[in-house]
Amino acid sequence: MTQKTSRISGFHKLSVSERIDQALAFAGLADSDLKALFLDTGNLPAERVDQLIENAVGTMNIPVGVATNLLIDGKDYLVPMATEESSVVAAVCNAARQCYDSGGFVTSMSGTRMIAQVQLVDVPDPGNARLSILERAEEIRAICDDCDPVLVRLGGGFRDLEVRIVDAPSGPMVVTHLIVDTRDAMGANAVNTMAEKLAPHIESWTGGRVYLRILSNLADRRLARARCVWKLDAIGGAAVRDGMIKAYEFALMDPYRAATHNKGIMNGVTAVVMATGNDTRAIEAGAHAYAARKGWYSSLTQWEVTRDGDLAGSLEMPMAVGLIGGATKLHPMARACLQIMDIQSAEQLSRVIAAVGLAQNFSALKALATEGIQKGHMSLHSQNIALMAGAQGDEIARVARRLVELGTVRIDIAEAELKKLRDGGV
Ligand SMILES: CC(C)(COP(=O)([O-])OP(=O)([O-])OC[C@H]1O[C@@H](n2cnc3c(N)ncnc32)[C@H](O)[C@@H]1OP(=O)([O-])[O-])[C@@H](O)C(=O)NCCC(=O)NCCSC(=O)C[C@@](C)(O)CC(=O)[O-]
Ligand SMILES: NC(=O)C1=CN([C@@H]2O[C@H](COP(=O)(O)OP(=O)(O)OC[C@H]3O[C@@H](n4cnc5c(N)ncnc54)[C@H](OP(=O)(O)O)[C@@H]3O)[C@@H](O)[C@H]2O)C=CC1
Repeated sequence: MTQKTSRISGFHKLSVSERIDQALAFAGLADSDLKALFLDTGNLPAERVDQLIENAVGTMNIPVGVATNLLIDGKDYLVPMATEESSVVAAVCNAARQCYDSGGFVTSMSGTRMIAQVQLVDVPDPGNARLSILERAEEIRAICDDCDPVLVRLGGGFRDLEVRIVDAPSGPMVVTHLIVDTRDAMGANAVNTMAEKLAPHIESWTGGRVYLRILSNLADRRLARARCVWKLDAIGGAAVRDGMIKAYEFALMDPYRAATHNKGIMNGVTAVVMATGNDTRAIEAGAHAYAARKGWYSSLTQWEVTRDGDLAGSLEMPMAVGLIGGATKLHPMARACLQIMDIQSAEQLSRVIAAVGLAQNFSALKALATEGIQKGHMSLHSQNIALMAGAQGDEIARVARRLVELGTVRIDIAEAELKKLRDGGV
């Protein structure tokens, strides 16, 4: 028997249908009925799938839920969230419900500036090189702005220059930061173009050699901020508040806990980023790098007791999302989600996402500090477990309910309960 090979030259030149045939044949599934599944691209037109990524064979549908109760900067929002995880949407609704009557969330943004890095090596006199770059700020501005007249016309473009010396094992590197206002674009392509255009100039000014020219995902000039006060009587009293503060302090000091704490925040953040067709990896990389800025990995949120004894939460994190570029403009569902929120600018979207991240963290901390996460999360997850056990139709709700009653949401128990139900025992 000949060994099957993944070395397929020109796979990208095939049609979507031909690629599916090849992939199924490779897997020994040519006779299966899987092709129809791949061909069903849902709300993303088939030709768009093939335009967005390479070697496309289909789409992966993720549920979109709408978070309710969100009052942000005095405006009511219904926020679409794309997630495969149960209880994430419910948690946001739940947190937002508990602060709706006291005014909801207040948000702000530090700006819409991105950083592009230009790495210069083989410089014997890094101090001298650094200053000779800084001296040319106006020349650099002209080179950068010339790359993107559309952006400049829209009020964006080059804003500032920073040059750092990074001590690497092979010698000092002179790292130039181009700080660029990218307005309603996430801005990766815009700033990468500028960095590439500038690189030969930096080489000629310094005599060094440029290697990397790429944006930084640590977008700390583009911080989204959200804050909110939850009244003591709305959250269930001082014991709940104090438990939540203790939970926060755990994340503040311990990276093992902070990773999970921030994962909970990203449950909300990533879901809105995904629903709007933005780059989830860019946001996640920025979030985690920012969480480690103090020298240890820590909480992205802060929780405090106010003068009145209420619970104040705040979140500050990089938020490089856009309304232009990537899939934001090309995915019809992303456009629809933006329309549901009536989003007019990247800044507005960033601020809504920060509020959702804070709400998510509130609910997780509250659940963890009181009844534990399993009761709420697993009771919603129980439907998935019932489905996995093979329940159908009204069996799903009945098995799920039984799992919650038993307090054990496990597949083997779900199978046993389903069997009992079908045998007429429940
Ligand atoms: C699950 C709840 C909300 C139940 O909370 P509850 O208080 O038992 O629910 P309730 O039935 O009393 O309803 C209260 C409100 O919650 C919302 N709600 C309630 N049920 C639904 C639903 N089915 N669909 C949509 N919304 C729902 C809804 O807003 C509702 O108000 P109403 O509409 O009735 O006026 C609560 O226990 C909770 O918020 N838990 C936290 C869940 C969570 O954080 N999930 C994320 C996944 S776990 C994880 O990945 C992260 C983690 C936890 O590890 C992070 C960390 O460690 O920090
Ligand atoms: N490390 C990372 O995170 C990387 C991410 N990426 C990807 O880059 C993509 C995002 O790049 P991005 O530069 O945002 O996208 P685009 O290059 O598609 O869009 C930005 C351009 O759109 C034009 N534009 C039109 N209207 C506006 C407006 N209101 N505000 C701002 N610009 C406007 C601008 O000028 P003009 O028309 O002249 O172009 C601007 O340069 C994402 O897909 C991301 O995944 C790519 C590389 C690395």
